Amino acid sequence: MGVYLDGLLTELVAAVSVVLLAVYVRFRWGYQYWKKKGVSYAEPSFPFGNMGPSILGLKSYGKFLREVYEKAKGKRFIGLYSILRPVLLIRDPEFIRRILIKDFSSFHERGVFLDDEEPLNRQLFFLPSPEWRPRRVKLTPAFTSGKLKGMFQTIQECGRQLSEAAQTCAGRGEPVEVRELVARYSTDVIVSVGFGVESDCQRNPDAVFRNWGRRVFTSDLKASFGFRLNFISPQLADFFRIKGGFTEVSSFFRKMIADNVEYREKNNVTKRDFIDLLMQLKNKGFVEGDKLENEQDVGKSYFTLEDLAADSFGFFIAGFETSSTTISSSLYELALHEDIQSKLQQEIDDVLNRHGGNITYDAIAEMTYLEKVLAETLRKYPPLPFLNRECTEPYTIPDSDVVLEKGTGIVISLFGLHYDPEHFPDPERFDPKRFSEEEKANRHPYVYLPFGDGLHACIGMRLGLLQSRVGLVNILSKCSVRPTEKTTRDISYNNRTILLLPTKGIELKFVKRI
Ligand code: HEM
Repeated sequence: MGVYLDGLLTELVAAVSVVLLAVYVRFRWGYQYWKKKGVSYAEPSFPFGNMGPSILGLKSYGKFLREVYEKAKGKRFIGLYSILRPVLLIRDPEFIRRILIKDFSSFHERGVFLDDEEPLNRQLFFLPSPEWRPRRVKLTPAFTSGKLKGMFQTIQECGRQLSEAAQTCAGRGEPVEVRELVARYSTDVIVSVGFGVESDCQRNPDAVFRNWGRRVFTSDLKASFGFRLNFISPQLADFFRIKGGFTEVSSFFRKMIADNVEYREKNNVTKRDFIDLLMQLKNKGFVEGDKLENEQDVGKSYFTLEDLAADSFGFFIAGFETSSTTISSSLYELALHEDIQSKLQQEIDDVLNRHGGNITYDAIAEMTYLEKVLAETLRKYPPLPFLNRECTEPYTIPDSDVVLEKGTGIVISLFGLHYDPEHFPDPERFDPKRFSEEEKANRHPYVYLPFGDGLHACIGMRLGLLQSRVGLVNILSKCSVRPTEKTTRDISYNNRTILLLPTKGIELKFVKRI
């Protein structure tokens, strides 16, 4: 018996060793890919290629890509491996322009994994091309400036509450954690313009939407691991089918949206919000006022209730954290730069005086220095610090002999580009003047891309900017913002999230203006 077991054990050890050796040889061979193509590459290591620290949550993916970008100084692109998948990080702005715009047809996939067992994942950001294209065409009219203007009063009401909250903090003379304060405001905005529901997060910090919002982005280890994999290694995410983080919140949102739609349909309720526009897509196949209204075949692609739920949930997750981080990062920089803050407040005061003291859509549109402050904030703190694409057909890189194969991953490090001293001298300095017309004209346009570009560019850009402007104007017209002894001078980033989110809160204090 003993001899029999010994023999079995030896065979087992031999079999496992052969499998491990075969896997190792396969990886060694795979890691020759970029070398064989004559492309410079960052040295990979078994088994994660170059992505080990980011996959394991030891380094933020945005920061990792920025480091690769910086080390590859002087190169147009550099090869990486995500596990075994070849990925090319592009540094050259002209090549970036080609990928996003001119040669989009060879890079039309985002190349992130969609776990289609989860209905809420079937939203614009994650959809593969054949479904993404018609969906994008249908959704675009929901984001015109006319539609946003119609939502302005709802946004401004949330802004008024933010101003009151800031004044209350100023009155108490206590420091405040601005990331949380602003997250409640942007949740109120996105929930009211998205779902037509008052989320009441500013009055009630434990309101249900704020709790769900926190859970989407600070989910447990397994869910955040799955979400990272969707971006960093879509193949592995597909192979293991690890849930990407939304499953827990799914039933709440789907039920809330279904109840909301049922109520509106039964009671003939119309509102100026996204659910209303998405309901038009569900019931008529087009958004009123869109040119599709007059086309014969619009009825062929009506939205289902599931599409409607997925996209409105998508707007929630894409909309609240990005804008919230933008506002809190602006406040942080303004607190550290009193001169810039005073100049901005002067502009706000002048414009509001011309508009009878009222914060209106037209008044905000006149604030050009505010626009520069936000642009500089998004340079230093791009909430989504990289863009993904996937090569969808063999493609010869311009001015080279390198042919990219279908399936090659493409990454563009916004964090790297935005901090490249060749494009932005003294990049750590916060300086809105960088966005003067003269300075912009002296720069390649594809070195600054906080909202991406091309057909996959952020559909919610106008809304994101509008809610950030409204938030800042409401605070800064009544209060100034100052650092405290505890205000960090060195922001560190959460290693487990794909968005560029600070690890800790940002403590500041408000002072009432007289
Ligand atoms: C300051 C705020 C925001 C920033 C910085 C931001 C940034 C981005 C970036 C970088 C992308 C990828 C673009 C590309 O790949 O070329 C993106 C895509 C997207 N964003 Fe935003 N975003 C913001 C606000 C919003 C808001 C408010 C919404 C919706 C209400 C939204 C919805 C989306 C959607 C649906 C996509 C996918 C578009 C597609 O693939 O067709 N975003 N965003």
